[in-house]
Amino acid sequence: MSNQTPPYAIELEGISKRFGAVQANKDISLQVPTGTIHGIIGENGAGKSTLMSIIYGFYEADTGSISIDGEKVDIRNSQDAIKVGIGMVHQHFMLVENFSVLENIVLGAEGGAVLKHGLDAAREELKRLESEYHLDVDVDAIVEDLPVGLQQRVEILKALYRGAKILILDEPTGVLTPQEADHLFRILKSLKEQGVTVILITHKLREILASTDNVSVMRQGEMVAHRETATTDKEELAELMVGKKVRLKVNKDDATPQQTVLSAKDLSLFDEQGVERLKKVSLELKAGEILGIAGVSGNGQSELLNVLSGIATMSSGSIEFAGQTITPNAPKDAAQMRELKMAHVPEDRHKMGLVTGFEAYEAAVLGYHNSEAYNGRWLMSRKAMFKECEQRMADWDVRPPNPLLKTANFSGGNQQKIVIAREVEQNPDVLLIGQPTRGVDIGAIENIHEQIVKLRDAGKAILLVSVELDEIMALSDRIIVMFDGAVVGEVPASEADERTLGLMMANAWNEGQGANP
Ligand SMILES: Nc1ncnc2c1ncn2[C@@H]1O[C@H](COP(=O)(O)OP(=O)(O)OP(=O)(O)O)[C@@H](O)[C@H]1O
Repeated sequence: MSNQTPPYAIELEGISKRFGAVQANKDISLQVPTGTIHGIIGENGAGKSTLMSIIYGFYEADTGSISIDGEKVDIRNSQDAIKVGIGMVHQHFMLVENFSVLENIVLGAEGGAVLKHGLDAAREELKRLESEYHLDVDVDAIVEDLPVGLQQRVEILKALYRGAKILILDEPTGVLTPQEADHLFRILKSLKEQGVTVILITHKLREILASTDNVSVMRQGEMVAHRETATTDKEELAELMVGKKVRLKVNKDDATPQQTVLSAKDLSLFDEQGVERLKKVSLELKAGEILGIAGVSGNGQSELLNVLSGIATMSSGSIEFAGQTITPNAPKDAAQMRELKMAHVPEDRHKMGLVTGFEAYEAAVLGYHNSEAYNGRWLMSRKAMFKECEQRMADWDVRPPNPLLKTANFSGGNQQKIVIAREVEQNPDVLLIGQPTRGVDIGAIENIHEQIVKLRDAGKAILLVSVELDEIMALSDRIIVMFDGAVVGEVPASEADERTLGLMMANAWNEGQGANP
């Protein structure tokens, strides 16, 4: 290496990794300069998480090398990765929920430093890190009491406490509110200013353009392009990822809403602690329309989906659906709602949408396995399930199209496609759909959005919950805003803009009006 060029914070050369028939990473090279934010983008299944898992020592590469600050290193497990200064913030946090922040951070930290110097020293060090990087968290709080955005800060602190100089974040904003996401990007900026190198995996091109210095694009296991962020735009990046031009807007005509198919009146729900999570929510959903529910996550949208889909029983109120009146005294469970032709794509696919130990063909019929289509002798039904799964995988571009692969071994976005395909393909009268494109790449988003509009145009009713305002505005015909468990407003989509919705979501619409006439 020449004397003038400082070594890269991290450099990969010729990294390859195969899982059976799938070549997840193919001869990958990457150079990340110190103190920069480097974006990695690519379609679902392109191999981004695999590459990061190799850097962090979860997987060993079949071939290739990793250098840190110009020195080749051997990373065989995450302890090795931490030793050479790599930290990772996963999509699913790895915290002990009933421990305090402090306990989580010192848990298993290198060399028993805590035993040597005591908890007070650890507390001091955390204070220093918090103020240096805008990472305010109460170190004595119990992790499960913290909102997701703060739990993520704990993960970042944990990595920095272990001496991370390179921080990898895998889709960090998928579970964050817009405000939490803004704060995260401020944190990343101050990390960069202090010389920390950040690798950011995200499907949101707007985040890439706003926060990174450089961006690398993966497609089908290969690194296909590198760009200086300032020299590129959304359109070029989308095309590089997918290999063809992508329409970045939803194509849809005005809705022609028909009769009301679902009517909810004064739904209330108290949780186990007696907290009122839904406060007298009423809504009407019509055939042939997409009703969007906007709101900062945690304001009752999940509870509303759970009550409507029969997963939770309301505390008071009533629902009229398919000629039935559902009340707390006459509840229906999720299986009964499915029989009445209501389908539900839950917000959290890991907790509720999938059984990750199942093979894809089983996951593809989960909840509908008693249906006539799969009945018959066991072998016959397995064959029917298998055939249908193959067809769906082709229609929804699930990669790899292998019905025998365990659900856990599909990339996150492809798992989401399996769940949505299963629900949409039932041709339901009502589709409840939560965060439909979380973790999904730009090409697959286009397909999922098209399928939702197609269902609407076939006269079906769709209730859409999403924290992505862009998605709510692009798909909905009518928009309801929820705040603190209640409906605080409704606007026709044609009159909705980001500012109005944002203010309603913060329940500051009237003040906002006053402040900015
Ligand atoms: N443990 C495993 N066993 C078998 N195949 C795997 C395993 N892990 C990943 N794969 C496959 O490797 C390929 C790359 O997956 P990876 O998770 O790296 O993609 P990704 O780019 O992170 O996708 P996403 O954006 O959907 O998270 C996929 O085809 C996936 O199914």
